[in-house]
Amino acid sequence: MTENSTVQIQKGLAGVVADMTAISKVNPETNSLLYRGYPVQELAATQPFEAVAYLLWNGELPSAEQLAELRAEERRHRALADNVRAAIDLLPLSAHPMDEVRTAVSVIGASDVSGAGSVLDAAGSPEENLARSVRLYAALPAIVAYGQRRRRGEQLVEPRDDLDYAANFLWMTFGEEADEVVVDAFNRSMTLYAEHSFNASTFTARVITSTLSDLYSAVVGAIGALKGPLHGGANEAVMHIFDEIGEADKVVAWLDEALAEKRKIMGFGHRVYKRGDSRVPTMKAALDTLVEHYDRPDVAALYDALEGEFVSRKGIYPNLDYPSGPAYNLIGFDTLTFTPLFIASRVTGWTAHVMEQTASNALIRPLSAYNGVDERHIDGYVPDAEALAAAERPEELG
Ligand SMILES: CC(=O)SCCNC(=O)CCNC(=O)[C@H](O)C(C)(C)COP(=O)(O)OP(=O)(O)OC[C@H]1O[C@@H](n2cnc3c(N)ncnc32)[C@H](O)[C@@H]1OP(=O)(O)O
Ligand SMILES: O=C([O-])CC(=O)C(=O)O
Repeated sequence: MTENSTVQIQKGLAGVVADMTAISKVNPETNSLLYRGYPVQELAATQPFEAVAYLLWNGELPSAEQLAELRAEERRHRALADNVRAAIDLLPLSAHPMDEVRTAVSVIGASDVSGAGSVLDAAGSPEENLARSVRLYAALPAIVAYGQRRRRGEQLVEPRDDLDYAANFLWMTFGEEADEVVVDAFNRSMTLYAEHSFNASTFTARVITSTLSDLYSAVVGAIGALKGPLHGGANEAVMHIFDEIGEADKVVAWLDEALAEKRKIMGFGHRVYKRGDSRVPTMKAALDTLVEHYDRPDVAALYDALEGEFVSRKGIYPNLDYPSGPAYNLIGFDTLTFTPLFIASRVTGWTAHVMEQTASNALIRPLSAYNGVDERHIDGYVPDAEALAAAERPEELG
């Protein structure tokens, strides 16, 4: 907190309670995270991601019929739409995949002309927004998968109707059926990433929604916020660190240097959790199954060495991005694809918050304290006409 002569400023809104939410409860005291009342660990262990998405949007887990209905709708919207593919193909291969996905969502939004006639209709009805949420969640895996494939010079893989969400996502990315253990680890990661109260990207979505803008604009803005390495971009950044260090034996020397240079160690620390992220044990267990499946004890050794060394020196614990980075690497995703995977999951939480914000809206507009120059006046200041002309046409002056 900093003091301005008359006001107290909560820099970064740290500790500020901005509104109520019934979607998730992050409790740093008990190191727990509940989605609509259910511990996230239980959801990750027992539910397909489709059921978690349903829960976030509707407040209850689905019945068998409701799950079947959601799965059918998801399958109907799985294929990469031609206009979205065309837009992606216009982008340079060197574009960051987060920018690619952001653009794709923008194209989907501009192609949904319901409510496009007037800004007064942009916010949409609850029914329209739920349908839009389901369609976006269904469309994102193909966008993420195609992005990675095109960067690798590979052809688009069409979705498979006989596979559920997580298995089909891996199928569209790699063009082969993933083993059960891999699908399970991936499904768990999707559940763990889905929702986390008023994190920066979700708050961005709520700010945009609060102006009565549309759901797609909220998601596009949220993607922009998620890209940053202090937020979702950290899962990509963790892998860069692993690549830099190389092997467990080099951790101590690498950390000495990194800390001497005052570098932030990505994948550690959290604004809310100060004694460990509630999701890490579940994701670490998923990583362990992948380490065993792919027979990569070197990855586990590097993971443990960096965690042990950093925690003992700084007392700062890993966040979810720390285990998910190497897990996605083992599955075979390119490092640049990691944060787009986060989008594919978090779109469920973002859209649940868009609907919650819309249902009980107040424009989000905080105050600021001014610390610029004191009031001053023009006092006849006008640029000298001749000097301006000369500055605008320097070549004519010879
Ligand atoms: C899914 C997610 O979005 S989880 C977050 C993913 N982000 C990361 O992993 C990026 C690395 N972590 C960080 O930058 C921070 O821990 C944040 C941004 C996540 C949270 O930060 P804040 O709550 O604002 O705490 P802040 O950055 O002020 O950290 C407090 C102190 O711990 C230090 N610290 C916190 N995290 C780290 C880190 N990862 N590496 C080194 N030092 C750190 C800060 O330098 C600061 O030290 P100081 O008091 O000496 O200046
Ligand atoms: O809550 C936060 O600030 C960041 C985070 O862990 C998330 O969005 O999952």
